[in-house]
Amino acid sequence: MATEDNEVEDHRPLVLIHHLPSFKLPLQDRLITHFRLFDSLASPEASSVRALICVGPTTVTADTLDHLPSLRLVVGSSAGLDHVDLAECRRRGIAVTNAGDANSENVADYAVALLLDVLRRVSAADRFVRSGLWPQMGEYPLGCKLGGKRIGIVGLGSIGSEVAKRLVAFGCTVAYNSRNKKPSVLYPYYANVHDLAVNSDVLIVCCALTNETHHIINKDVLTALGREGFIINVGRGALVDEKELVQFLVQGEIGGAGLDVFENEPNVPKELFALDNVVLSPHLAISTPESFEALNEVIIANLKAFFSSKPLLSPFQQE
Ligand SMILES: O=CC(=O)O
Repeated sequence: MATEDNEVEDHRPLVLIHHLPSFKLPLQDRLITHFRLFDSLASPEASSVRALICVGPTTVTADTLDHLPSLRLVVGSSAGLDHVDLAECRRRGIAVTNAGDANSENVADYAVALLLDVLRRVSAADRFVRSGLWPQMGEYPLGCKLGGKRIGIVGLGSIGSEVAKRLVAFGCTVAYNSRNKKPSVLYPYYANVHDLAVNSDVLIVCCALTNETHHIINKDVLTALGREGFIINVGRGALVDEKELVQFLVQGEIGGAGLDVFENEPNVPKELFALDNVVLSPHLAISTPESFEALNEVIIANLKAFFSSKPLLSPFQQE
């Protein structure tokens, strides 16, 4: 439609891209076809915008929301939303969505990759060859087999379920802990992580970080997992008491760890650098072009649903 001064009216809904300077939404340019984007809380548009995209771990606090009196939707671009004040959003009647299933298969693949790497010492063996030690030292120390391991999954949401599916195919047995037992799931359920650890060779941590799950992997759980036990974390660093974990690893009180997330990213405890039974990764379990593509679609679908008053595609749910 043309306005009186012959300018074409822009019907694209207004959306705030809320991001830290260092975080850009992958494939952000594609959103411009559908939405009018701006990215500053100080812009005049802030008072009328109804939806924001929260990029990566950028925080959404009560203070952020104070700048946005018309806001009704926060679209998260990650599975975990511990950086969003969910209680405050609820109080203000603001709906919140997350990445839904967009990243789950990629994260599950990565959890399995970390586990295989730790058990079979792939990264350590690579360092052994590259550093020229093979001709001098001969055999490399044995790793151990994945098949037959008892896997304890902490958080059987979309990611945890994908991890379970993969590890069953490797010949592992699976049990899980989550907030509630899932009636349709046949894997054994443990109401607390300690009991799960007692009955597992490996814990794979993939639940959301909340007040209840902060340091859910503590000294008692690590003790229960034991000297032959392994831990993989693809959830959030603060799900694990990192200081305790470092002590357990340094003292050989657990078998090893594969860690994609840390309590104080991008800082990683230096004590871990010397340990060959630990695989370290810079929070990239989700990062593939396929995952970014799927994420982009979920974001667009949630926004389109919101602006046409249809049900949201991936309202945030805690496991
Ligand atoms: O860490 C990544 C995510 O939560 O999607």
